Amino acid sequence: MTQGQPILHVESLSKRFGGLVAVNNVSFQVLEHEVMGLIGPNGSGKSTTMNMISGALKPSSGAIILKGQDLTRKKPHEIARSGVSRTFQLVRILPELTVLENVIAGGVFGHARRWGKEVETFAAELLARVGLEGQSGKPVSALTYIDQKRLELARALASEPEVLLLDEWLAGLNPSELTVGIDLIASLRQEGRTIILVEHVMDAIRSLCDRCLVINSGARIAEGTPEDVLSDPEVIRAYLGDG
Ligand SMILES: Nc1ncnc2c1ncn2[C@@H]1O[C@H](COP(=O)(O)OP(=O)(O)OP(=O)(O)O)[C@@H](O)[C@H]1O
Repeated sequence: MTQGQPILHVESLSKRFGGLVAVNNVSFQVLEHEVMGLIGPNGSGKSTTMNMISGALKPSSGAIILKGQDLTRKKPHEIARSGVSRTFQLVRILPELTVLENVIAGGVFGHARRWGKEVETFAAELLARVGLEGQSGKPVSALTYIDQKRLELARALASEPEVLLLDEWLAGLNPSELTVGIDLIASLRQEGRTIILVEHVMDAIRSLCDRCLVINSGARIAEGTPEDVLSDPEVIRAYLGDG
């Protein structure tokens, strides 16, 4: 799908933990309908950046603007309402609710705020969309790992986000599940969703991202197509280490 206007502006974002600068003056924009990869070696500041965008962490300085709304000092539920939803590196679903109820929760508390029968129908459609048809009434404990990941994705989609944050959504999948997972994210891209993808799986980055921002030690070191950034000597050095 053709990419649109900038929808999310991240401006001079920094996060300090005591003496450690985890994210150092990082700026970028995300265009409507694009999948932007946020990549970099372990400990480079990717999760910290995602946590600031979703409100789990307060930035030390800088700004996060979604369609003209300043999200910088907002709480996580306010940011979700404003149109940012996410999945977590370690799946977080509500264990006491059924599969369907988990997705309904995403719809009721999310950006679109649907209610009643409407949210139920919508949640059931999303379950089918992510490959969980027929599993609605199950307790979440009955789901396999990949199905828990599908559920978390359905819940994030239920809020009808303007921007979807996928934080290592593919982590922990076996090779055949990985193919299924990449196809599922590819289908979201096809629909024109706007996504920030934090990912270590290079095949996924290559096939899914329209553009990548590379950070190392908290600072931006490259930006461009996956092909360009992954052949950039500075990026290769960052991934492989100085040795
Ligand atoms: N709550 C915290 N308190 C102190 N230091 C932290 C905290 N969270 C992250 N850090 C540090 O900030 C730096 C960036 O961490 P972050 O988790 O953002 O990296 P990452 O790129 O997501 O890594 P990975 O790919 O391993 O998930 C690391 O040095 C990490 O140890």
